[in-house]
Amino acid sequence: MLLRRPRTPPYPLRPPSRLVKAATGTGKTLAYLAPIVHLLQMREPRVDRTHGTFALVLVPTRELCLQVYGIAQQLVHRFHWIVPGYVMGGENRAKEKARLRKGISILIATPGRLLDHLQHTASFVYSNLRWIVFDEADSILELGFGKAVEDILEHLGSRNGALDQNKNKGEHIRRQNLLLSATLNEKVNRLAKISLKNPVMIGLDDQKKPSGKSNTLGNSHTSLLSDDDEDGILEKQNDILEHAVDDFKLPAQLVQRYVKVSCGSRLAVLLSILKSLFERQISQKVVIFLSTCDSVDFHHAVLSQLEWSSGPQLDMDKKQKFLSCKVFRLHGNMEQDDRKKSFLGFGSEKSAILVSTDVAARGLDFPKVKYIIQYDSPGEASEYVHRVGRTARIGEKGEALLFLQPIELDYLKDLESHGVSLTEYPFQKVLDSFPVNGQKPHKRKIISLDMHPWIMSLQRSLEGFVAGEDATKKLARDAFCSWVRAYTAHRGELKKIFMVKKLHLGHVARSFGLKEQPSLVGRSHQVQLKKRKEQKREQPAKRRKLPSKK
Ligand SMILES: Nc1ncnc2c1ncn2[C@@H]1O[C@H](COP(=O)(O)OP(=O)(O)OP(=O)(O)O)[C@@H](O)[C@H]1O
Repeated sequence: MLLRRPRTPPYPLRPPSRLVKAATGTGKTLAYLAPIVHLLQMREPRVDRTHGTFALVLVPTRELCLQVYGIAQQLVHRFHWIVPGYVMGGENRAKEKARLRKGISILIATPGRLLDHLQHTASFVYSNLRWIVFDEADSILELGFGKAVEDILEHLGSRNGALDQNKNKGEHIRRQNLLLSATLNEKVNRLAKISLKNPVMIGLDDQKKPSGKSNTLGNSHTSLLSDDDEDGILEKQNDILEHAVDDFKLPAQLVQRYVKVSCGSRLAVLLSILKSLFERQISQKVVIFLSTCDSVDFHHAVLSQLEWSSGPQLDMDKKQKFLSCKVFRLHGNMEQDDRKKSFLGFGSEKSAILVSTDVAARGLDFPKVKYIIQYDSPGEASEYVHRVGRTARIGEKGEALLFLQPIELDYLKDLESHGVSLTEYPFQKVLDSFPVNGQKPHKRKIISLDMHPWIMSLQRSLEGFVAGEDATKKLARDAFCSWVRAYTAHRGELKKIFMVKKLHLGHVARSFGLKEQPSLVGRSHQVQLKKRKEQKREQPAKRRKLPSKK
């Protein structure tokens, strides 16, 4: 039901909160930061550091925190009296406390660290807080920050109930909350219900709007933030999200494909595709998504160190790097300094590969990324959307490639049910373009991928590389174990598609350059298992003995 909000004194009016859904790379950050800066610079009396925080932006990852802070810094450079700042996990608490004591007008934060300061930094002034923005709102909840967010809202007095209490006390709180994501769906209902009252939906399920009005970021006439209550804006009930469609909008210019690869040849195929990409265009920026931190470390080592002889097999002295570009890695187990270096380093390179977990999937705006490779499947369709959204931003071209094993092809149907459809990548063509044993490429008979001379020779090099050093072998083994664990962790309907039972673990090992399948459990655990098995074997005999004991 669509309602018109009447202009209703008595004052204080509460500016409507917003739920904003717009495709990746359409400029949501500026859409909320620019009005905040605009309204703050107009404020009389002038904003002062002693007034504390006016706007709070909550983000799910440290990298996104740095990115939003960078944009805020650029926006306020003419208004020196507005001070942006950030607090986030991994940073020095004492320094953050000192900055909060001085006063931060626009604060960007990750939920855990913000809650920490709300509980322990007495000098943190937030009595003038006017806006709370949840950027990537659905992800904040999915990452398990739900409780932290509830506690934060409680502290800030911004839970719906708390607001009413404050109103009763006669305090004129004119606070506006905003939830944004490219994939807002019913999952944010809990957050919406505790933090928003009569929210205005922007860009949500606009196909369904009876009025036919499209209210997306691009063509909306409704400003994301207002200093006053608005008349004539579309408003719906809080429970609208329960009926919101899970269809996701992707940039129209994004080319989306999948490549069907048998498990054992996955890594050789990944390397071949990367080589072909960088041969086609020397300046490339590629992001590769993997499922675990250990897997990122291993693949980073392979992509940055693997050497190879392009001539005949015995021509080993002519070895050169298989890929000559810079390779960065990013995941949550890295030291904060290394994380920062990778994030800033990949952002500033013209040609490079970033190997990452989903820590890079949300909101990051690396310039000129042309290619996204999802080497490990993302799981939920919403994660697919955010990963591919790192390319084709703000109208630029971009391509995305999803790796699937033949047993996983049903995942395409799952994506299709969310309005995402992919076409097959012509990998055979790429394969035929490579020379084998120094011979020029020519049209070859179609043979199975695993038996293709290029793939076989690349696989031998990989296995040699992994076996070459104990440290690399350990990286491969750890990556293998974590990968299998992650594969078992798919949830809900996806468990029926990504079934660990269907995997051939020997082939999985091959995809980590291992000739043999490592044990999935530690040595001590193995000994315990063996003991238990032996005990089990003995048990029937023991049971049989029991009656005679009586
Ligand atoms: N009006 C504009 N004109 C040109 N470029 C813009 C405009 N607004 C934003 N941009 C640029 O578009 C890019 C994407 O913006 P942003 O990161 O805010 O997208 P987003 O919608 O938040 O994406 P995601 O959903 O992935 O987080 C940024 O590089 C930003 O500088």
